[in-house]
Amino acid sequence: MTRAPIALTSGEPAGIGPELAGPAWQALRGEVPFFWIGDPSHLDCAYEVITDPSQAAQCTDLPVLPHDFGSPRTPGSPQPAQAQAVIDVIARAVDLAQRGAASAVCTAPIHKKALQDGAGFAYPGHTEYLAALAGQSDVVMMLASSALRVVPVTIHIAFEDVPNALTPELLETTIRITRRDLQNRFGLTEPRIAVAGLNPHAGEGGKMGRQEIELISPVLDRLKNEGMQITGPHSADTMFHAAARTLYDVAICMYHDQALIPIKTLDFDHGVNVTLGLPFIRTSPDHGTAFDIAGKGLANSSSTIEALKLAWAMNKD
Ligand SMILES: NC(=O)c1ccc[n+]([C@@H]2O[C@H](COP(=O)([O-])OP(=O)(O)OC[C@H]3O[C@@H](n4cnc5c(N)ncnc54)[C@H](O)[C@@H]3O)[C@@H](O)[C@H]2O)c1
Ligand SMILES: N[C@H](C(=O)O)[C@H](O)COP(=O)(O)O
Repeated sequence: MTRAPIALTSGEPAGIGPELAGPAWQALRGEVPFFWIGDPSHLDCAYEVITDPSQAAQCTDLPVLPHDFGSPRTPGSPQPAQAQAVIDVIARAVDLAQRGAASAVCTAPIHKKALQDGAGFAYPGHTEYLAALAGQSDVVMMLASSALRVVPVTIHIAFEDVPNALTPELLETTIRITRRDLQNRFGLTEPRIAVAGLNPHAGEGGKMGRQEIELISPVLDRLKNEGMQITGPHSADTMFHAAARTLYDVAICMYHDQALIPIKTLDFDHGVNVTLGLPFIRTSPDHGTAFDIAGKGLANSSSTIEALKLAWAMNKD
């Protein structure tokens, strides 16, 4: 059976999202089928309007499922009146994926504050919104490139809230979802999982914090006893150098920046954000809305291209 194309969302039109679709189409045409959902007036590339995703395969130019945003794109300055359309496009892509009309969802960046201010968006990011749309309480954010895979256990929360949010249950669930999806979606028979500590030097034997002793190690011991290949808790500052990275398939980190700084430093242009634990495939470029370069023709589409390629590779159905 022919696989359905991937739905690529517009993202925040004041950001670089609409500039990424045309170059991605040029790079992937004939290799990775996808269509874009957004306002055609926001595009600066050739496109063909479709009324159903199944028509994407016949298109020469970027296939576009139109979504009216009501006004032109204003690069660098988000319009509160467009915020609801940004959200609705994501929900539309998810609906298509859940009905099998799209084989995966690839999202262009949103500006969380613009959506909160403009439409009362109640979620700190796509990850949490997609979980709600899918009715899933437990999903996992993973960023992946050929250099590294990382997973933050706590995601979009203030740094001061991390210690309280970090529970044995959350750590265990995150590791289980990560392992399962690396097996089922990435073809790793028994992924090697390295887990970071929370504190400097992984707590230095309790001298610099006790979460490693009281929370992280007991979870890891339990999962190791089940046969999982887990090491840690490791000092986060020394687990990302080149030799260390050869020892694991995924690094489980305790908070957002502990995970995302290494991968965005190593491979910003090719990093892909993947949501694990959803009933459908979702990927995204690793960068944000880049308001500073929006509308200037400077946006690099390589991360979006990698995100579309990975979504297609993950889709074995
Ligand atoms: N998937 C997403 O929706 C997503 C991901 C990350 C950040 N964001 C959001 O984006 C907004 C801005 O975040 P930020 O400023 O921290 O990060 P950013 O990635 O938007 O920008 C960081 C720097 O990298 C540059 N840059 C980013 N993408 C680029 C590209 N494709 N080509 C060339 N240069 C590029 C920007 O010009 C900027 O100088 C925030 O609201 C954040 O929450 C959204
Ligand atoms: N935390 C992500 C990053 O910094 O790249 C980003 O904000 C995207 O998150 P969502 O996919 O949940 O929107």
